[in-house]
Amino acid sequence: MRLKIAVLAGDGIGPEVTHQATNILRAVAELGGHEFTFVEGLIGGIAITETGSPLPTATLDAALECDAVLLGAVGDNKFNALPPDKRPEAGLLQIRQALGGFANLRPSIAYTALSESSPLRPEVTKDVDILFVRELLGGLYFGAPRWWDRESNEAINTMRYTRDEIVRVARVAFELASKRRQKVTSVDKANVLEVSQLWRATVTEVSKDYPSVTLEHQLVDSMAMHIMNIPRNFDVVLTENLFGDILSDEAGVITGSLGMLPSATIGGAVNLYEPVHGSAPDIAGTGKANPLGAILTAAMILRHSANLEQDARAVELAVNKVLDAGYRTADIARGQQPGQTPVSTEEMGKLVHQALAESIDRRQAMHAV
Ligand SMILES: NC(=O)C1=CN([C@@H]2O[C@H](COP(=O)(O)OP(=O)(O)OC[C@H]3O[C@@H](n4cnc5c(N)ncnc54)[C@H](O)[C@@H]3O)[C@@H](O)[C@H]2O)C=CC1
Ligand SMILES: CC(C)CC(=O)C(=O)O
Ligand SMILES: [Mg+2]
Repeated sequence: MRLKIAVLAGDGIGPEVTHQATNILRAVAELGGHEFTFVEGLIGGIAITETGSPLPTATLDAALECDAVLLGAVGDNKFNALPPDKRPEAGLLQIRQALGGFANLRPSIAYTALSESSPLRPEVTKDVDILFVRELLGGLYFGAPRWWDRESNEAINTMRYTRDEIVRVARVAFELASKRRQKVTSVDKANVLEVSQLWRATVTEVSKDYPSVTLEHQLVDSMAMHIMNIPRNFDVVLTENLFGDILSDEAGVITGSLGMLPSATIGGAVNLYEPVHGSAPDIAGTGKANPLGAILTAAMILRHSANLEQDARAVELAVNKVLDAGYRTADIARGQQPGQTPVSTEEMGKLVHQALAESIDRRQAMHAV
């Protein structure tokens, strides 16, 4: 299997966690006899500093020629005073738009070993396996008009969706639900917003093509409560861009940390893979970043861009094994056994690498018999 991956590490902890994710991909390639090549590019604050643009043309051109894009995170406090279109985050929005993926898949799985890492009680997080399907190219992040008039002290952003944009992402959610627990929860604010009324009517219409899948609608405000209260009730959660951004970060509480969450964006010219978290300037450079979200994102590359399901599962099992053995980065160290201390970003990466090598060796030995 050949795969060309653009690696855009970005800012803050982006390079730290991306390094561990690419190490895992290199290991999969080596152990499985695959040929993965990595093309590095600049994005975000580092790209502004080095080229003046948050998404240099060279980066976008390289990304468009690859089979997949692995992105770390963007964002640096030193650019906070800049207008949105000049900030590092603009580079991320531009590349999302250029690659064209509209369905951002954000799995939120509560690992049994981490039941003490979440502030929620273990009986609340037990068996939680939610898949957020977040629309990624519409809504407030992209709608026009958008401006801030500093004279009149007035600002505007626009939440806009067309029926077609809703249909295509809804289909992804229903297809995925039909292979899971047959339930879609669509989240909107249809009691107040016209955009949400269109969203709800369109999702209801699409649901008729999937009679085996149950559809329920929830308003976003009470959904934020339900998801903490009985997260096990949810299978696929379908929602628009901003609501999905917020709810999927909230789900980090169920899994123990935002640092545990991976994502894949599908449906465009090139799939885009990013951990859910940002550049975490508060811990950048300290070795405290949890690389598991990025490593699980690498597993999603294997699944969605390389069709290597067995290897994707091997990476996920390796993560599980390391957690079962009691290893924790600082963010998930709550409830760690007395006497155990948190491991660094690099140590966690090495532990997953070791567990992965052992499981792939075992698989190969079984095939050789
Ligand atoms: N995809 C992207 O590139 C995103 C970028 N951002 C940018 O990141 C910067 C920081 O934003 P925040 O709101 O602080 O969100 P954040 O996700 O960077 O961090 C939120 C909190 O979670 C912790 N955290 C995040 N990832 C972690 C990991 N892997 N291991 C351990 N702890 C982790 C951080 O230390 C922080 O306390 C901003 O500039 C923001 O715009 C935010 C979200 C997504
Ligand atoms: C443009 C980003 C910083 C938005 C975000 O937080 C995300 O996509 O998770
Ligand atoms: Mg976010």
